[in-house]
Amino acid sequence: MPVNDDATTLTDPSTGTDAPSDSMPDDLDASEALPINELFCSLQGEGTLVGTPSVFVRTSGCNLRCWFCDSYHTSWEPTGAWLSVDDVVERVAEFDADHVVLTGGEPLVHEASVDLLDRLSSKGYHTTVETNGTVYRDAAIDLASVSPKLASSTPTLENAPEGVDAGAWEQRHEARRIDYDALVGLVEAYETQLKFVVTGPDDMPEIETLVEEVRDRASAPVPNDRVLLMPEGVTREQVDETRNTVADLALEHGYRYTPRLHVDLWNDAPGT
Ligand SMILES: C[S@@+](CC[C@H](N)C(=O)[O-])C[C@H]1O[C@@H](n2cnc3c(N)ncnc32)[C@H](O)[C@@H]1O
Ligand SMILES: Nc1nc2[nH]cc(C(=O)O)c2c(=O)[nH]1
Ligand code: SF4
Ligand SMILES: [Mg+2]
Repeated sequence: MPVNDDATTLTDPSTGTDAPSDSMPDDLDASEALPINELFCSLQGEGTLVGTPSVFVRTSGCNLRCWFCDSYHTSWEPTGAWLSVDDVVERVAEFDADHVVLTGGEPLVHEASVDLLDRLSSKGYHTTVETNGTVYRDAAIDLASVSPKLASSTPTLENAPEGVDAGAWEQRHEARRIDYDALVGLVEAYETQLKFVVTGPDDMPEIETLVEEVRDRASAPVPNDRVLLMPEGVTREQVDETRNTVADLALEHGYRYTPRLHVDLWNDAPGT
């Protein structure tokens, strides 16, 4: 059941890093409430835990603007309803699953994500955080599913969704998309998978350089089976176009391939 029945559009602040405090109800505090775009149960569709029944908590608001973002209503047009951490925990418990995936938008821009993860962890849930790797937080994270954004993600006037202000975001996205301190912090603190969205062979030199740089800087190892290549594509038809190229690239480079199982199964249906 979607949680955003009474969803409101959260005005994007000039920094674009978060949903604004002025749309948060007065009785809530930024450390104990989250703008929630959707909350649903599905199979984990991506990464090393693919196929695992999981509750997905999708926060609204992002500090980046990938042109291909499959969650447009958390980034380009952030939409959601503010829920207290207590209410989110209650909604999660309505489903029969012991894995929770906190995603977005960018969940780690929100201070209250730390409290939510803490609460879920103490109730015994396994927690995965889907993050773009630009924000480090000390939190109860069992799997950091980090998806660093490549140059091919940067929005331009040509590739951005219709009607958005791509010009305002091109340089901001480019300046923010890689933060090695945050990436290394995540890799050192948590069990991590690096999950790259691959648009084609031209992405590979950047992936190799980034992986080597993280290996050089981090004290924790980053084995090849923790480097995942995922085909770009929001719809079944789009993933059909990229899947085999990306699988061949994974084989060639010794990295792991991850499907987009939810897209294969349910295409781009909301709440899946
Ligand atoms: C919507 S993002 C939210 C979490 C975080 N902001 C991030 O980007 O990692 C969830 C996952 O979907 C991936 N993703 C978004 N759009 C995609 C697309 N068009 N094709 C493939 N993966 C996509 C992201 O890279 C990330 O792994
Ligand atoms: N089934 C399913 N698996 C997913 N894994 C990561 C997702 C995300 O949007 O972060 C996602 C999603 O949206 N649906
Ligand atoms: S970082 Fe994640 S949520 Fe933000 S625009 Fe990119 S894919 Fe979408
Ligand atoms: Mg998704």
